[in-house]
Amino acid sequence: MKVVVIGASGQLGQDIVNAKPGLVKLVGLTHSDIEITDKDSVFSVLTSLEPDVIINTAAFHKTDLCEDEPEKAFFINAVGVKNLVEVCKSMDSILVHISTDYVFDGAKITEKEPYTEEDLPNPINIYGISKYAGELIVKNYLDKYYIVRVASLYGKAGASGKGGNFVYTILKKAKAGEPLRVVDDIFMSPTYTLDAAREIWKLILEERPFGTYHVTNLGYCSWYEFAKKILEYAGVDASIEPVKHTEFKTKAKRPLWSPLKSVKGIELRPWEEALKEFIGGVSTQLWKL
Ligand SMILES: NC(=O)C1=CN([C@@H]2O[C@H](COP(=O)(O)OP(=O)(O)OC[C@H]3O[C@@H](n4cnc5c(N)ncnc54)[C@H](OP(=O)(O)O)[C@@H]3O)[C@@H](O)[C@H]2O)C=CC1
Ligand SMILES: Cc1cn([C@H]2C[C@H](O)[C@@H](COP(=O)(O)OP(=O)(O)O[C@H]3O[C@@H](C)C(=O)[C@@H](O)[C@H]3O)O2)c(=O)[nH]c1=O
Repeated sequence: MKVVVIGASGQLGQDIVNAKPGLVKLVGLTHSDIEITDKDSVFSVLTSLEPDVIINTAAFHKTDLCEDEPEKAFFINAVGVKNLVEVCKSMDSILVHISTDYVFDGAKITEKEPYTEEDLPNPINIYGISKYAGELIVKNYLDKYYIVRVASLYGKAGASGKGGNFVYTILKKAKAGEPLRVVDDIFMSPTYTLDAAREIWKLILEERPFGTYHVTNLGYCSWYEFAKKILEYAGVDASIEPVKHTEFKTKAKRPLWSPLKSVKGIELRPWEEALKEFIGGVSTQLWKL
């Protein structure tokens, strides 16, 4: 089986490459190899490779910046995806497209139940809206696809498009002695990219039915609880002030509740276990942060 990973030098892309199963022939493409918003680039690069499966991790996902640059958000997160859909159709390839918990509006906070694949998206910021547009293009134009919703990712590489990840940001701030103020009224499912990557390979190799899947570590917490655990596992002694989202002003509105779970048999280990292993694995390089 030949698989192409788009965004191979990104945070999730690197772990998809690292978790590659033995029998798979993998070609990793970086942004300098392919521009997904350019149809000619998409067709010339991908038709020459003729992959059975294309995994798209590329996105414009600086949540606040997307509010100021909606054209760019839609160009990459929707038009770029349309180009990939067209090339997949032309080669009869499977598209694995990475999406986000931010397609939901957070209204399920009243039930305190995670969102499942059966819940209807209703995004409330430009990033989420553009990602949902990408999902709809995949779902409504293509038959052979997996839409994989992940959330609050952290991995060794850090997100190139976001300038790191929340884990590194918190540790950096703590080590620099900066005051830490973190929202305690926004809840999500923090997810380790290596765990998500392994599950993505399983979906493909086990030939699970095409469709949408939620792939996150088990459980959920507030960003404040997440930050507390990050410091605890890293052995960093710093205090954090819990604040309400109304006191931590951001350009983009965030869903106050976006924990995910799967009703399609996907179950990853609990987020605390994954975080502990991640921090243990990168602890030797933490001093460089
Ligand atoms: N990070 C997170 O917390 C979350 C991310 N997601 C989704 O997961 C996916 C992966 O995120 P993550 O790995 O963290 O992100 P990264 O920014 O680390 O990876 C994305 C990669 O895609 C490349 N890329 C960006 N734009 C283009 C383009 N137009 N054409 C080709 N390549 C491009 C980037 O290259 P370069 O940097 O050189 O431009 C980068 O290597 C995204 O789809 C995102 O929406 C979902 C939930 C949470
Ligand atoms: C850095 C920081 C953030 N926060 C808050 C702001 C926000 O509500 C939350 C996380 O902030 P970030 O800017 O790291 O992440 P944000 O852009 O909100 O995160 C999202 O990224 C996109 C790509 C996704 O798809 C989502 O799954 C999600 O992970 O924590 C604090 O309260 N204190 C802080 O010091």
